[in-house]
Amino acid sequence: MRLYDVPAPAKLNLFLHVTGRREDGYHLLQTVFRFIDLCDMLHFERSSDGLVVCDHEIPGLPAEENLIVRAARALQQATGAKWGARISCDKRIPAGGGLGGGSSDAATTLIALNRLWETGLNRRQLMELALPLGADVPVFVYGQPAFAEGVGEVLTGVDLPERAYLVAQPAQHVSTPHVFTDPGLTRDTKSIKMSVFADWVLRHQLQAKGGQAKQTLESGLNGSCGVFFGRNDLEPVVRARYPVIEKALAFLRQNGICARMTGSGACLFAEFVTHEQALLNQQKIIGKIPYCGDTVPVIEAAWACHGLLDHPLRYWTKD
Ligand SMILES: C[C@@](CO)(OP(=O)(O)O)[C@H](O)COP(=O)(O)OP(=O)(O)OC[C@H]1O[C@@H](n2ccc(N)nc2=O)[C@H](O)[C@@H]1O
Ligand SMILES: Nc1ncnc2c1ncn2[C@@H]1O[C@H](COP(=O)(O)OP(=O)(O)O)[C@@H](O)[C@H]1O
Repeated sequence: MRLYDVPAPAKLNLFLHVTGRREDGYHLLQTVFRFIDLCDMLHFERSSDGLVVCDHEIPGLPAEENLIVRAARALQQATGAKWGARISCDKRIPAGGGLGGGSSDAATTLIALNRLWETGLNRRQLMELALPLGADVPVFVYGQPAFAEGVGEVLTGVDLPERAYLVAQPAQHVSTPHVFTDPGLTRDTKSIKMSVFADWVLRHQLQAKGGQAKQTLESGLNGSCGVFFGRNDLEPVVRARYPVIEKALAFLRQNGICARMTGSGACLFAEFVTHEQALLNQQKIIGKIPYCGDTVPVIEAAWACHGLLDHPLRYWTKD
């Protein structure tokens, strides 16, 4: 029994507000998660020896700590499953980029092995297994774009319009714990009701339909919607700590692309009404990217992506 080409999509945080801090040091957030079609691809083969083996290596990380392995073991432990699995992963989402690649791999592993091992857990049960693996893992099991609160685990589905994104990866690794412990981090952004975000989306959708946000390349605005809801409270901290990210944002701005950081960075994104606009802007910046030092371009890679209306595995799990 095997499952091949099982996708694990990346996420964007359309905004991210830090509203408080828990006793254990974790931060209370409000954010909206949107899945995009930049995906890792996982392959699973069921084995009868009970062993979990994964060929995906992350430099500096022991194999046992790979989130794919941890997710498979968590499912085995919770269900008493006697099966094992050989797992491989075609990695496309840059690790530690604020795109949730590791978290998404973990969620896809839980969902796929729940099917392959016939362990029959429902969505709520899989989400309970997901949270200890990381604050970002439950939303990928939840399966819909979501307004998230708590540390990211209190989820409410949101309707998002069809949009496309230019996603850029600056040549900078950012440590999530360092960002959250930075003394300069704003931790008291006022909580909002989800309806405030939903109303904002509706208003901007109507404007886009009316042509106001649907600018063309010729108009000089490059089609970038150029407006974001709220802010990413982690972004000022990261920009202050890492000049490469400041430089990457400035380069995009000079090219008419209004970008924001996702999660704790380092990846940046700009929203467009059509995929064609995202693609044209991707082509426009390639070849012009400035260098930091002599040899390293400030942006290592850029993708034109579709925003997904649902997680591709949403209906693999029963509610
Ligand atoms: C910031 C966000 C926003 O979506 O995404 P990323 O940039 O990592 O993708 C997430 O909250 C990250 O989630 P995740 O990457 O799963 O974080 P975890 O492994 O649980 O935590 C990594 C570290 O970040 C800090 N952390 C994380 C989440 C949170 N709400 N408060 C925190 O203070 C803690 O120091 C923790 O030790
Ligand atoms: N399968 C995996 N893919 C990517 N990163 C992983 C994986 N397993 C563990 N990790 C660790 O988790 C960290 C966060 O990864 P990831 O979820 O991709 O980024 P982020 O949390 O910034 O969105 C990485 O720096 C890496 O050390």
